[in-house]
Amino acid sequence: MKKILITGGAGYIGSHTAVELVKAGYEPIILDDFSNSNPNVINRLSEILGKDVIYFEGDCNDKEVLESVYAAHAFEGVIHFAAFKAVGESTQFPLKYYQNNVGSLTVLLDFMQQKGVKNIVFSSSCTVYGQPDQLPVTEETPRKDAESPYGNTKKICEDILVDFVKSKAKVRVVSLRYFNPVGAHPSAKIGELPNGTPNNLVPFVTQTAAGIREKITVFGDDYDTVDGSCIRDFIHVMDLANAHVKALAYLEKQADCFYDVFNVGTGNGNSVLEIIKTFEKVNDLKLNYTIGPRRPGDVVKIWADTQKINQVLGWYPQYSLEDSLRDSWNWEKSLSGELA
Ligand SMILES: NC(=O)c1ccc[n+]([C@@H]2O[C@H](COP(=O)([O-])OP(=O)(O)OC[C@H]3O[C@@H](n4cnc5c(N)ncnc54)[C@H](O)[C@@H]3O)[C@@H](O)[C@H]2O)c1
Ligand SMILES: O=c1ccn([C@@H]2O[C@H](COP(=O)(O)OP(=O)(O)O[C@H]3O[C@H](CO)[C@@H](O)[C@H](O)[C@H]3O)[C@@H](O)[C@H]2O)c(=O)[nH]1
Repeated sequence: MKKILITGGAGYIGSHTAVELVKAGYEPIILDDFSNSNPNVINRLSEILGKDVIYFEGDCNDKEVLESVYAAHAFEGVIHFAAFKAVGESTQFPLKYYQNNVGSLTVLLDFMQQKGVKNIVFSSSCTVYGQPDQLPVTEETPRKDAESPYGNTKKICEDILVDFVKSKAKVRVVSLRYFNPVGAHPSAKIGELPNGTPNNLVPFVTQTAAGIREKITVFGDDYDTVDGSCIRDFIHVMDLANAHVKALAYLEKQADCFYDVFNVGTGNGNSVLEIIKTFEKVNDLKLNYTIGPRRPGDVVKIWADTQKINQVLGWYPQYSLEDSLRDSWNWEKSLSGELA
């Protein structure tokens, strides 16, 4: 079985990707320092997969840690999820973000080169498009100046990967620009575990439905959109996870010194108010929400052009928005003291 290192594999997207990798016949090797995840995720993953999951607790910035993982499991590829991702925090502590998000990529690439590990899939973000001038955004849409140090780390990491490939390093790289991942594994055994008060829409919605938050505030209903609220491309995390498997298979067919980038979204934009209404409908409940002021720095509307990933990787989303919002709610309901 081909072994794939998943840095940050206990996190939200990494854990779901581990499931998809096993389904496709890979052996995921998880490396996580649990700085933003709970070690119990590993047990939950074992329950879903019906087998032990190989994992290491450690920092992927640490070469010695990478050495010991590699000595035990000579992996053939890497999916690099590990990063800090809180946009607001990144403006307060930019160095923490540059060190972990950018630093870890340089350490990993250096290590891969040393060991002759060729394939890497990198977690980028649609944040690199900023406030786009044209919709939907294609991979050719110009990137904009980042709105936050976090966003800048994604841009810089993409640039590092391009430069590394240009230097004739014997690697093959895919950057996946994720749109807005939502939902959870249909078993409700794994899902998103936000730290403290959620910044993102759907966790805030589910916590409000669960009574953890009194109400959700819609940040602005006076934008130039269908109902005045902002628009995003919400993608089920299992579909996003599957895109990594497709990206790995694609990389395996490429020659050395290869770089490519794909949007991973559904191709549909949904407004914040549509999310609230759809959530209420599929889960048959009422949400307490109010309209509040705009959130500074918000992108007004963005959704993906998915032709490239559809045609080149043969990837199409399998889950609907309704599935996503049902699975998010099932996950929230399943949260017990153990994982919360
Ligand atoms: N969730 C989103 O909306 C979104 C959107 C676009 C891009 N991304 C990117 O996708 C990746 C995964 O995001 P996620 O939502 O799963 O986040 P997450 O925080 O749930 O997962 C990241 C995991 O990495 C671990 N980690 C962080 N630094 C580490 C280090 N130095 N060594 C080892 N482990 C470390 C954390 O403990 C966590 O388990 C990140 O790179 C993120 O920036 C996320
Ligand atoms: O309580 C809330 C939370 C969010 N929103 C709105 O919901 C939309 C989506 O917000 P959010 O879930 O925070 O997603 P994004 O603003 O799209 O940012 C996320 O998604 C990007 C693309 O994946 C990543 O780059 C960012 O790091 C990540 O925070 C925005 O219009 C927000 O104003 C509300 O109205 N009320």
